[in-house]
Amino acid sequence: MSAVPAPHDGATESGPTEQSATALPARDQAGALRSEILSPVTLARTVDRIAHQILERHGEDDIVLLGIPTRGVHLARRLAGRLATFAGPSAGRISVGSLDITLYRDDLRRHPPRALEETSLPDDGIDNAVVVLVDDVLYSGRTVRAALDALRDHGRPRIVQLAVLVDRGHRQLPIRADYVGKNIPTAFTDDVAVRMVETDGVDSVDLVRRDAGGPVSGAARPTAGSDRR
Ligand SMILES: O=P(O)(O)OC[C@H]1O[C@H](OP(=O)(O)OP(=O)(O)O)[C@H](O)[C@@H]1O
Ligand SMILES: O=c1cc[nH]c(=O)[nH]1
Repeated sequence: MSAVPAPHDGATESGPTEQSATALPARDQAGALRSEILSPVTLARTVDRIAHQILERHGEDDIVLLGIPTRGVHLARRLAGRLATFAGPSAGRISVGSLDITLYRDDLRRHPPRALEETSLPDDGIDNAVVVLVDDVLYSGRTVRAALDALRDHGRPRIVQLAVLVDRGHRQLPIRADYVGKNIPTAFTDDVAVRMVETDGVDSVDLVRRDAGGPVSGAARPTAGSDRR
């Protein structure tokens, strides 16, 4: 757990190469249509916007950003770096860590065991802190539900908020994000593929449409009881 994170040294700091903002959907090798939702540039801007929004609401509080593995952890680190950059002189302490939710998932009995991830919290804990959970995609809400359960075993924050890069809808639980990078209408059969330099060598968010006979844009009606896993 780092108390004063170094600014992310990737796209946000150095300024990524500007890409076409109008990339057309392309069919991948599996026949799915893949359309770009965020480029490296727009992803970096989105992280910056969320950082500003967090500061607007909690600029003088001590903030603990907890990323949910996998990519939520890297997103939390980037956000922490940008918060540190944008924070004013009266800013509180900004900490960043990670929260493993593996043992709190509600589908443990339906799927093969998953490897445990790292949980890393501030040395002085999370009691009375403003905790912002960070994840890349919000979909059914079950991951966030698990994160809230995991958090309860570590302390009692003053406030818990949620920041996500993408909200793709189709919630199965009464959960919403406080900070949303981008709302993307999706069909159940779609996938929102987030790639980050730290894990994938590139920053991008794509909408992958598998029943690729129809148009790529626009939402499809959800059917009840979807389980992506
Ligand atoms: O709202 P939900 O339906 O729970 O879906 C969102 C979660 O799904 C993905 O994680 P995944 O479990 O695929 O693991 P990963 O982050 O390691 O890719 C994503 O990173 C979110 O954590
Ligand atoms: O489309 C989705 C849904 C959940 N998690 C993802 O990463 N993508």
